[in-house]
Amino acid sequence: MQPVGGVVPLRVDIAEKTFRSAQGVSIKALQDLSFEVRQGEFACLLGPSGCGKTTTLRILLGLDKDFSGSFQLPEGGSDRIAAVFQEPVLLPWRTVEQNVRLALPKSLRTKKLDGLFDTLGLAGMRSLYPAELSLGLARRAALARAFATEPAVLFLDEPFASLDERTAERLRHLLLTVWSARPTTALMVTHNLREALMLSDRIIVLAQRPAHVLGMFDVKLPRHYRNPQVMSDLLRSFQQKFPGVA
Ligand SMILES: Nc1ncnc2c1ncn2[C@@H]1O[C@H](COP(=O)(O)OP(=O)(O)OP(=O)(O)O)[C@@H](O)[C@H]1O
Repeated sequence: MQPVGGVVPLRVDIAEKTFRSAQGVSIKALQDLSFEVRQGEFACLLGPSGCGKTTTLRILLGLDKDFSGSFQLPEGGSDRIAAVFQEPVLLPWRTVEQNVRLALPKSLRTKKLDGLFDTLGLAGMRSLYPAELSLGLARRAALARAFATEPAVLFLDEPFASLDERTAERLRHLLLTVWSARPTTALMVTHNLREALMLSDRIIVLAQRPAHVLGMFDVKLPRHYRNPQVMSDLLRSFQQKFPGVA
């Protein structure tokens, strides 16, 4: 399947991001943070808690413009950008289907969503309201909403945090299934190394705050070969390359 997202990679060159409190205290969150995600590639930003991962995503999503440096989204990324957060942020007074359809641009308003809902195991849940969904189903609805928009770039901020491991694992597989059907340039924040090794083409390893890149770990092996034995080999090579990181 031809990757989407144009020929332009996601390119990040953030010189500095500092938070300043009303009391005048400064926290430097990012410094000289530079990396690229190639078109159609799934990359994870892996780093310790509080190092600046969410801050980076907020900048790339255009939610925080107070930083020095620059970034470039993949071709088409400025109008076709989707995000999945830790909390699914569904409108409680709209059904699952309405929540998904509301996110669609005009050109896709009448789009058939049967395939996507089926793949995500939501076929029978389209008319339910968010309050009727389990945590795992609500996350699936958030994935459906993101993929339905056919984004050129997708940002995910720990979308499986605070789920039990079984549900999280099921969702990782579902995410891979929908992503593989239409490989979209994706950047996912996680501090779960196993999750990063399972999902990524490339892991961008960040240092403690202020975040900067310690190094890259490319996982060239196709995802369907990443069985438990291969995963433990990958884990070992990662730990050799980045001792003490995770
Ligand atoms: N609005 C803010 N005002 C002041 N400091 C902030 C603000 N947002 C984040 N920070 C600080 O910036 C640093 C980076 O925060 P960020 O949320 O980006 O980390 P993170 O790597 O995503 O952490 P986690 O993995 O725990 O979610 C932290 O020290 C945080 O306390």
